[in-house]
Amino acid sequence: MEDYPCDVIRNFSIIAHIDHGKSTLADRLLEVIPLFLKNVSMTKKEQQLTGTINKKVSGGKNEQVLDKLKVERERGITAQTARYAIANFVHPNIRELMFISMIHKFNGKDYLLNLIDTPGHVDFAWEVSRSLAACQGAVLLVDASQGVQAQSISVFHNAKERGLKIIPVLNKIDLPASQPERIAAQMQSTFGIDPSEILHISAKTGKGVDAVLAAIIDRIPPPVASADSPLKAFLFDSMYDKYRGVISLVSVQGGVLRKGDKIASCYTRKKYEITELGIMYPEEIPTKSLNPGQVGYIACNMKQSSEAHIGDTIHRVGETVEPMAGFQPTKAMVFAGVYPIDNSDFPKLEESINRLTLTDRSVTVQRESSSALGQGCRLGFLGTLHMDVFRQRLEDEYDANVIITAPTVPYKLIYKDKEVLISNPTDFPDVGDMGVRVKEVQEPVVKASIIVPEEYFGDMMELCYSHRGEDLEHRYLDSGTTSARIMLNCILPLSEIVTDFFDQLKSRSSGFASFDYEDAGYRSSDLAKMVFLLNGKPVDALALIVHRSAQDAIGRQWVKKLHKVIPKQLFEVPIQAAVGKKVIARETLKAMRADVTAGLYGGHYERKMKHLENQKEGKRKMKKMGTVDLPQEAFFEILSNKK
Ligand SMILES: Nc1nc2c(ncn2[C@@H]2O[C@H](COP(=O)(O)OP(=O)(O)OP(=O)(O)O)[C@@H](O)[C@H]2O)c(=O)[nH]1
Repeated sequence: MEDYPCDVIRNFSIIAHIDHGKSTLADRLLEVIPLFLKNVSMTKKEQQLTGTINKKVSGGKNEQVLDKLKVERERGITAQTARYAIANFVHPNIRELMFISMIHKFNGKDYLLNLIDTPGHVDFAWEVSRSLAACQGAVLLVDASQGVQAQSISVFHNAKERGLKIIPVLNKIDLPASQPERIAAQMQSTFGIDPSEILHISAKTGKGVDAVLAAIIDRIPPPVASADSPLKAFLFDSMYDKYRGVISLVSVQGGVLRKGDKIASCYTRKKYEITELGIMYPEEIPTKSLNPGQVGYIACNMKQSSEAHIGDTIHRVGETVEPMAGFQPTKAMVFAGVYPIDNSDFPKLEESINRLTLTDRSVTVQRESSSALGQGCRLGFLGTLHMDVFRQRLEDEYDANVIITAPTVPYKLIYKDKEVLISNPTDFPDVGDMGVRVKEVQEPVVKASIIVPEEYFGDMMELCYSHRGEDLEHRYLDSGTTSARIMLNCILPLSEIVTDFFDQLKSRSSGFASFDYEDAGYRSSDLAKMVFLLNGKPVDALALIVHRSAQDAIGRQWVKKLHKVIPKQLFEVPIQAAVGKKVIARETLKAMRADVTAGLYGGHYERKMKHLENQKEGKRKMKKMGTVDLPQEAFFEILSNKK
């Protein structure tokens, strides 16, 4: 690593709206990594792009990585697709590898380029800022056919605020629908970018990608760090390895990190010894040192993920350094209860959740119990996509069969002498307490921006108003052209966008609208707890917090839904929605008719036994709601939020 002093290092990320080609461009850039190409048959174009194969990576090192690749192959990824798999590593949902180093020869000199991942989705905005903290520049990718979208703007501002050098790039110029000149003008009016600075590329065909590499080297400043100053490393991410414990990703701001170094955390004051360190090339490659300006991973026998505090400053034991400004900790904004289908599975579920949170620290976990669903956990997520990803991982990796309650946001209750945040509807005060014990209820709101072609503007306004949008304002992104784009900003309650907002946004704009939001604090709101009663008994797992203006409509809609999915019982079951003592909607589930299948089995003993077995299995999967039996499918359907 001594061969790569600060002046040949570039730390950068690619920032873009979803689907503008971040992974494809990362993939193209990664083709400069020689070790993969050695074993992979290259197209002529690829050979041209990567004509600068680095001699340093040969022999031992090369084999080591190829060894790892064999593992990949055993897992079913071929060498050819391995390259594409790497690009997938920089995908937000597979958040195990946060950066990749590559070596590129430019003007006769070897450069160490570190591509640091920034997740694309709004849920992960916090992670975008922490990744950007380790960079000096960013490639801002905009789709030349779609133009500037909501997230292009938020990621641009995020990078700008951190003082990063931005390389504007128009992608997908190979598409017939691309309008590079028009979109360049849009970038000029939105970001104040000089069109002559914008690179025109196709990440798909590779056209112009070499110019991106050149611009990364040319325009992004190298990190500023000195080998002589005391050791100072910025911890920007961590992952968990079964054998080595916590692996932290660090960016060295000063001094040199070596194996065997005794280090300490400014945040926890705990001390460690470095057992291994290295770079991601693209898999972990141990090195002797990490020099100033470099980013790399360190293993130091850290046992608990919580010890790796994101934004922490690492220093050498015995030296004192000024800690760097860290980050605000993640805030869970969407909560849901997770319960096993079978109550006896709770310990297994809890263990799976705990294991998963080792790799995804932004999830918060708290035990809770429900009279309807038994023992479970209340999990907090950064957003609904985050929740879906976590649920998917829980189901895929741990084979967990779970029931997830409807998502809710954290509400703030203002008492005379204290403020309390609640994340479970059952904890919400009754209507009678409002204005008496509880002075005020506040809900989280967000500043939303929607970018949409002019013709859908009316629909979008309506969508915002129907979701309690306030302070609507709009402006044109490009004027005087046909189908101009409009940016609409408004304040929306977070609870309104955790349910069906995205789906409606997409369908009402024929998929043309893009959406982004940022935290805008709390606002006072007229909210109430709605409970559902089956046969007169409230079902706690179904409780909801609703805005008073919408309570009647929501009550009716849910009662109808429950009526549709709950199977008939032996007796008549009233299904009611109530706010406080007032019932606002009701349906009646008629009683089942007498069992007409009795005696159908005739003398077939085996068939009868089989039927009884099936019934037993069915019973096991039933959830008892007071006196009403609810099959698990009904529960899924109720909570899946589909109308
Ligand atoms: N025609 C064309 N298609 C492209 C180009 N670059 C990317 N695409 C396609 O655009 C789609 C999205 O590309 P991705 O690279 O997955 O986009 P992304 O920004 O990484 O998306 P997320 O990971 O979801 O944020 C894919 O179908 C790509 O094949 C390009 O230069 N030309």
